[in-house]
Amino acid sequence: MNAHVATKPLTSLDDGIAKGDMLLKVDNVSLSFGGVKAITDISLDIRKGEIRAIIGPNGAGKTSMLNVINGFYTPQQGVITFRGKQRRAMKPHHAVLQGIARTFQNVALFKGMTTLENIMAGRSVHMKRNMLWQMLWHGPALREEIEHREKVEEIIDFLEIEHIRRTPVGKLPYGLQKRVELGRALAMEPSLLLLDEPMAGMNLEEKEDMSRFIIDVNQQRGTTIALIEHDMGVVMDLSDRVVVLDYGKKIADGAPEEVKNDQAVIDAYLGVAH
Ligand SMILES: Nc1ncnc2c1ncn2[C@@H]1O[C@H](COP(=O)(O)OP(=O)(O)OP(=O)(O)O)[C@@H](O)[C@H]1O
Repeated sequence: MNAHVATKPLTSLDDGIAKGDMLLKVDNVSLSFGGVKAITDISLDIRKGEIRAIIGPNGAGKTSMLNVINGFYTPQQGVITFRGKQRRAMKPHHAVLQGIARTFQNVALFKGMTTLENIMAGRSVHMKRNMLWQMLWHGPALREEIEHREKVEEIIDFLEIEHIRRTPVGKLPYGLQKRVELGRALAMEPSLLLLDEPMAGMNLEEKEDMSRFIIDVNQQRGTTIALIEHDMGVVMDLSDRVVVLDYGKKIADGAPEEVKNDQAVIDAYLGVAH
């Protein structure tokens, strides 16, 4: 624990939604790229406070679904309801402002910037003042800067990455880059955190660490999490509910145990012909 940081309770955006109630709903969404149907008529929901996994074989439509949820893609059909507001199209930065943050399959950090700077960049969404204002009103600007720094220090502390705070992230091993990316997403204080293959390319120990952080984020901050993951052991351990996609369609949805024993899911993973 950093002695110079005032310890504050970890927080996530207060979205006014009670635990277990609907946070996000996807209704009859379809998305195509030319002739390729990435998603066909999928409906699913994400409840406040849960860890929701989206799984399926390669090309099933998982990343496309995350991209629809965070506004990166606009589906040709269907609507998304987040915190009670319905929409089809939305810009990704509006998603961030409304409390949706995400990490990417291939780490998307500023490689030449340090860990600290990358996580600080995640705070920009909460910065109220522009540069001119900061130059004119040094005192209040400094107070705001200190508040943001405290949040960032709290995240660094939480993710146990003090030792790499000044290291340019491009020089870090992949597992630590993934952790910094999680830190940047947490700095946005999202109510819904989307993680695209958070364990990809990690060894067993790194996976165990990441699993622990994901559970802690969920339990201590109350952050709702939707994740895509290929490691079935991790999915079964972490998730409250699992939705399974195959060839752009939803083939199963339920508790990990139910989904694991579902014949359609077993067939999809074994590559049984359609
Ligand atoms: N930008 C795009 N342009 C064209 N086709 C795309 C695009 N994005 C996805 N697709 C296609 O849509 C389908 C679903 O892809 P998607 O990446 O969502 O699957 P996925 O389940 O995330 O796969 P993986 O596990 O391999 O990452 C695939 O056939 C893919 O080739």
